[in-house]
Amino acid sequence: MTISSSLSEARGSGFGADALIACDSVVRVFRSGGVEVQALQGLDLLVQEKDMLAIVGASGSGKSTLLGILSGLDAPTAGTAHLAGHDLTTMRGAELVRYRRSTVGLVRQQSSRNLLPHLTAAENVSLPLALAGAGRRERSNRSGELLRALGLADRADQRPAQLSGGEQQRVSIAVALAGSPRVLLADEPTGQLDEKTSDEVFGALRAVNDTFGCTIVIVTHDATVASQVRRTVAIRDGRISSETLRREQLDASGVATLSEEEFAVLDRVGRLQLPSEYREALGLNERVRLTLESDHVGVWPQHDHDEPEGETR
Ligand SMILES: Nc1ncnc2c1ncn2[C@@H]1O[C@H](COP(=O)(O)OP(=O)(O)OP(=O)(O)O)[C@@H](O)[C@H]1O
Repeated sequence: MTISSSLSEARGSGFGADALIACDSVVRVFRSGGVEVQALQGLDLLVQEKDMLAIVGASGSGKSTLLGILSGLDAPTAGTAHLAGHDLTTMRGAELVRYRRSTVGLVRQQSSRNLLPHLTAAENVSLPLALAGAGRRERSNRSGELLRALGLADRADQRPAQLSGGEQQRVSIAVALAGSPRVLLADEPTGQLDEKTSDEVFGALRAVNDTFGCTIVIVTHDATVASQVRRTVAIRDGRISSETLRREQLDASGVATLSEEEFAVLDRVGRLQLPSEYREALGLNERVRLTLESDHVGVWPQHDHDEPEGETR
């Protein structure tokens, strides 16, 4: 078996062709005061239309950097990134303005950065539509529809200070959706909320995903978010390291239960990151032996005179 493979051979030209978001070996390097930080180190990520996923990771792992690139506020240093057909490495000028206005919607952690304090909920939702040139009737219909979908029909005339934290974040979601974006990006949307209110905001995001079919990407520190979304992607050292998928299964009597399973992520050229506890437990360092079995691949520590059990070479 040939372990090494040519990088260019392994990277076909159709990577992510059917995905709404395709990040291919994205690198983002920051340089400040003569110091270089590699915030993203060859990140691959595919997101399909109507998906709802969370990106989790420790502080400094690169989550906000990725969100900055997807929202068009920043661009990769190397690699390629596409969202809804827009090339995020080259987009400039009018295309960038249109992209940020109508292809993506952004919800930030502090609702004070999402909402204008002197406007009512309905006026806040109408504002991006007014800036895009929508007429009064269209603005009123759209803001009414969004506030109803987010369970805020009776709060339309309240100003942010008159709303609870969870209600403010739901209005923020409505504002971000006003321009009917293909993708809603949320940066720690529940970071300042208690658990019960967070559940309420996640419920609102799921409703938006179901009702409008809007693709949603949530960035968060909170690893418990896995119980709120179908797909959770963990980022470590600027790369995707694992994914947790949550599925509904029916038992023999037809009762639905939720199960979660964590997967290691195989990147485009076949690399995968072994969890540090596995490496430490078996002394897997620097070189390992691989064996191809009928239904799995074995990974063995390199001991100079040892052969993997049951194997001859
Ligand atoms: N503008 C910048 N200039 C220099 N370094 C930066 C800049 N932005 C991010 N970094 C560095 O890049 C790395 C990744 O940062 P990033 O903010 O993306 O991580 P994060 O996972 O979002 O962290 P947090 O959860 O704390 O927000 C960190 O080491 C950070 O210090």
